[in-house]
Amino acid sequence: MSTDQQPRANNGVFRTKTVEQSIRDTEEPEHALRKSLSAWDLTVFGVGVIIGTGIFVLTGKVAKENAGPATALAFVAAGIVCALAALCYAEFASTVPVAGSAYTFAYASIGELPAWIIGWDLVLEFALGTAVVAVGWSGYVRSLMDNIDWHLPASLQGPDVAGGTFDILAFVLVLVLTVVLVLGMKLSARITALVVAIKVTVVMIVIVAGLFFIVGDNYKPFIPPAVTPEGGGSNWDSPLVQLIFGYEPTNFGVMGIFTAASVVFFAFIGFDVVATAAEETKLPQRDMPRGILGSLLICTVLYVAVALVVTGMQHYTELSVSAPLADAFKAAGHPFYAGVISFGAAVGLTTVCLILLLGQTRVFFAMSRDGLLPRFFSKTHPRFRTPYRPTILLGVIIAIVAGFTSINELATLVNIGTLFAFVVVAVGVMVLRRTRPDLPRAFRTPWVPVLPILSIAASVWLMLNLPGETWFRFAVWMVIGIVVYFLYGRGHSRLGREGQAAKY
Ligand SMILES: NC(=[NH2+])NCCC[C@H](N)C(=O)O
Repeated sequence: MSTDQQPRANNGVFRTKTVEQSIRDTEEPEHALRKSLSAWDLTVFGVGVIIGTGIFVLTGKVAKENAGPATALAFVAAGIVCALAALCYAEFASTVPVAGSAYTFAYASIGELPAWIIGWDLVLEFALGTAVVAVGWSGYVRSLMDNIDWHLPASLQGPDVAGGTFDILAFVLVLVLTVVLVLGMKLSARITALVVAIKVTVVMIVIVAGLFFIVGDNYKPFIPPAVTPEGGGSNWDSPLVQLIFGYEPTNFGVMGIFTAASVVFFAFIGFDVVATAAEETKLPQRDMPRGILGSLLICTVLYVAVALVVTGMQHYTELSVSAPLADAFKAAGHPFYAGVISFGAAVGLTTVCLILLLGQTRVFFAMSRDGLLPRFFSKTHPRFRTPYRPTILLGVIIAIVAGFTSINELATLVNIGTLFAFVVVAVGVMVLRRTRPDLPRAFRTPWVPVLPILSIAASVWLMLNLPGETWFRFAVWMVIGIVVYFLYGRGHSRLGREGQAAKY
């Protein structure tokens, strides 16, 4: 390989892979992906991965525990944070149209170690994201089973249910999907479109049918006054800001809206996944920004509406935490609607789960293509031609985690990981304008550096509203990642080896 295009390749941990080099890698025939997606495909794909457990489950949980009717405001706040980040993602996806999302982008702009950190972070985001969605799915399946008076023993309903310990449904779902991926069964574009249609229809039913059951009194008070949680005192489940500034920990009130925003943020994650499809897009320069911003906008409008309707249908203190949208209709005396909603949610969440599991193999693929993870992980199955090794390994781990962990713990960890990726991408956009002003940018983030800086501040603010415990778990995961990099990736990196070879 020639060395002319590698002015900054060196052997430090900040060695960068040039944008040209990243694109060239994707053009090697044995690694190339087909370019077939349009802006519309991306928007459908985006809405398909975005609408999931966040709106179907977490809405009930945060309304009940953190924000009451003001949950709608929490969705607005989280949506704003995402819109800022989306503008940065749109620039990078249109400048570096390569698989691997924030990982690839960081590799081209900031350097290998930051890229690795982001890749490692994305693995967390996707793996635990799968687990959260599986747990959410299980709640709706149980609500559906309730309708036909069929009940699982409490102990098999998962840790979110009183008396539960193991979520058998979530566990089985992840294992089944793992087998599907190993066998290489693909979601055809038609099925995906159908599922997205079902999901959006169900959300519309909630909004439109729900309007008739709104009781004005349920909105009073719109922002419930702050209360100290049982047990009081500062503890690790309190938001980090409260721990740092030594406030008395509280739920509800204005701070409660931010706590809620940092949780429902989960509902918006996915537009960044759209960016991972850049390499498969026909006209990424034009269509990436359209797909990313379009799907985000559609979801924000739907979410705010759902939050307003659901907190209007039932007093927030009464909402169900495992299947709030369906259960609100049950409470209103309409089990038929409840059944339709549970059915739609169950179908819709299955594909989100599948896409996330699949997305994870893409990130692994990009990292192992670069030599930062062992080639072992990119060996495909001789018959099914799928990366079966990481699929099985991770599938089993995720199934177990989904079975034993509560949805809140999982979701907040996904959120902190994703917000962290947002910060890195915003930094990357600014760095690349400095170092590579010459690159063609079909979409330019407006007001650089003001907007990326605002995006960083907003993301950090939501991160600070996550519990101290979440920060601790995230730190542990990151430390493990850094150790793996220095023990393995640094020495095996393809970029590093090429840099070495070029010297002699
Ligand atoms: N990249 C991710 N971790 N996505 C998780 C899926 C989140 C999706 N918005 C949901 O509400 O279910």
